[in-house]
Amino acid sequence: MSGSEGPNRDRWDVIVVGGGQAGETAAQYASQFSGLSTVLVEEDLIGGECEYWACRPSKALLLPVEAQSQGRDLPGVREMIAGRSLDVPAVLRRRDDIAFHYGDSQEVDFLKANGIDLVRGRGRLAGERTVAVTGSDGDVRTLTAEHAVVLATGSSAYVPPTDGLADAFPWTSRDVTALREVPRWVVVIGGGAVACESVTWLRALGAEATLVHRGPTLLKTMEPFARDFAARHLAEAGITVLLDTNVTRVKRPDAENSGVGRLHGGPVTVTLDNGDQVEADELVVAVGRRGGTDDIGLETVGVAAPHGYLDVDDQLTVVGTDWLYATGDLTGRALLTHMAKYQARIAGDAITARAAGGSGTGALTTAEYDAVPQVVFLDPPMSQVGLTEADARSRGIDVETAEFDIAAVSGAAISREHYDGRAKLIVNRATDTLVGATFAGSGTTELLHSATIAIVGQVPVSRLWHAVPSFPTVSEIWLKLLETLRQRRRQP
Ligand SMILES: Cc1cc2nc3c(=O)[nH]c(=O)nc-3n(C[C@H](O)[C@H](O)[C@H](O)COP(=O)(O)OP(=O)(O)OC[C@H]3O[C@@H](n4cnc5c(N)ncnc54)[C@H](O)[C@@H]3O)c2cc1C
Ligand SMILES: NC(=O)c1ccc[n+]([C@@H]2O[C@H](COP(=O)([O-])OP(=O)(O)OC[C@H]3O[C@@H](n4cnc5c(N)ncnc54)[C@H](O)[C@@H]3O)[C@@H](O)[C@H]2O)c1
Repeated sequence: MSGSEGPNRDRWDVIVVGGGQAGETAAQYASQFSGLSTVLVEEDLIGGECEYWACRPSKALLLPVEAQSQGRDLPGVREMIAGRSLDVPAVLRRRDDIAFHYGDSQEVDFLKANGIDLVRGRGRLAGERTVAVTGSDGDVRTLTAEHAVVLATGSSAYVPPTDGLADAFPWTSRDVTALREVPRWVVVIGGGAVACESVTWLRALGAEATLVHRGPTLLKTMEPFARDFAARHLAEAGITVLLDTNVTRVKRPDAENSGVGRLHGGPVTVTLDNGDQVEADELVVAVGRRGGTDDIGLETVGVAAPHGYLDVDDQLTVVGTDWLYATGDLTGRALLTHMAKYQARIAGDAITARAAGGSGTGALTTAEYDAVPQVVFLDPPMSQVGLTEADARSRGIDVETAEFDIAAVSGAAISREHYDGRAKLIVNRATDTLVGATFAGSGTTELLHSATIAIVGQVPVSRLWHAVPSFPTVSEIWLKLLETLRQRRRQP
């Protein structure tokens, strides 16, 4: 049966609040093969941040940067593009295509095709298994769930209480991904993936860019060599990277909330804790996220979110309840689309199993976080899965590592003239299995999943020896890493 929009009913088996990647997937998995009726409640565009203001548009803005730099490093192409810069309007048009022109008809079609009903409006818990939805006209309707309510209200950009910052209407992740105007001078505050990725495309689109980060290194959850790799390449792209630097004050006399992706008024002056001042046309704040726990009625069911996120168990059940689930960014566990969808698949399947009288705690309905993969789409890109060496050691794992320069691999050296890249494996000596891997360098992003499979499958290094990488591809880095381990093991 196909789903419908705004149906005239008030009871479903499952209610999902929040229609981002987590909510859509939870609704799909709860209903797809179970016969359970499901309704999705969404106050904005179905698809969430990922589709319109995060992953998809940001990658559409970044891939031309990487393609251009690859071309500049490849004789034959280099001469063809010499002296030319990116075609900004064409890049933004493609970004708009990838962001579905900020419309959600394709997602509504997906819901309908999967038998999921849709109610537009702001959802709020109003007691056990009950959700009150306020529509854009102010009307409130009350929905009741037979089995479960899933909260998937995601996250939004955090704007810290720095003097003058909020009053300057800084760009957040929404503006910088949906940009309509390229600032001539921009300051980006932050040192995580949003800051590093966005400063990369802003620079490539023509901005003079300064990145200000309070910590000593960028991307602090990555291996130290990868952090240095990122900082080096940002600097080589002409970005001024200021580490160990705090913003103490922001001044923008003509601040104006002129719309998403437009310059938010006149020039802005950013004062740093060393007394220096930086002038810019725009300021981007990218210092993390806030969980979507505000005003969703948690108090009506006795649930607290003291850290801004919801505590869940391995089936994504909210701790202290047996009918309320949370998935995606709202759990604060791993703020990534693929992890949001993974959690949602587990929650959906657990709900289905429990509605049929089962425990919902089987192998397929228990979330694991030992092999969380992440690609940071810089130029060149970097990716990591599982534990860093430091994480593994802090967990008491007897660690063996292998590192290798990817430029030594034929596939890499052929792919561009001045290849720069490095890879590292973290092995648990006791089990002879991989617990972590990091790759940095062009052409490495698609390698990450091989490492994820090796970790999740607990494949012994002795078996990996028989997984022969093709010549001449970048994947031959696996062979170099395994040879490094082999050589070390043979040394007396
Ligand atoms: C710039 C940027 C780039 C990123 N790039 C990547 C990437 O390349 N790869 C990756 O894996 N991750 C990336 N991420 C992270 C990724 O975007 C998030 O992890 C993902 O969007 C989380 O999905 P979600 O469904 O949990 O939340 P959201 O996408 O935040 O969706 C929540 C939905 O709930 C709705 N909602 C909220 N409250 C209510 C309410 N009370 N009633 C009704 N509806 C409500 C919202 O309107 C929204 O549609 C990026 C993030 C940013 C900011
Ligand atoms: N390619 C990808 O997978 C991708 C891309 C973008 C974002 N994301 C995810 O989205 C989430 C949000 O990313 P993010 O970069 O906004 O957050 P983040 O938490 O990864 O990084 C925020 C940085 O800002 C710093 N910071 C925090 N508070 C600050 C303050 N008051 N003043 C100055 N600096 C401060 C932190 O030390 C940290 O280094 C992350 O989980 C990230 O992994 C993923």
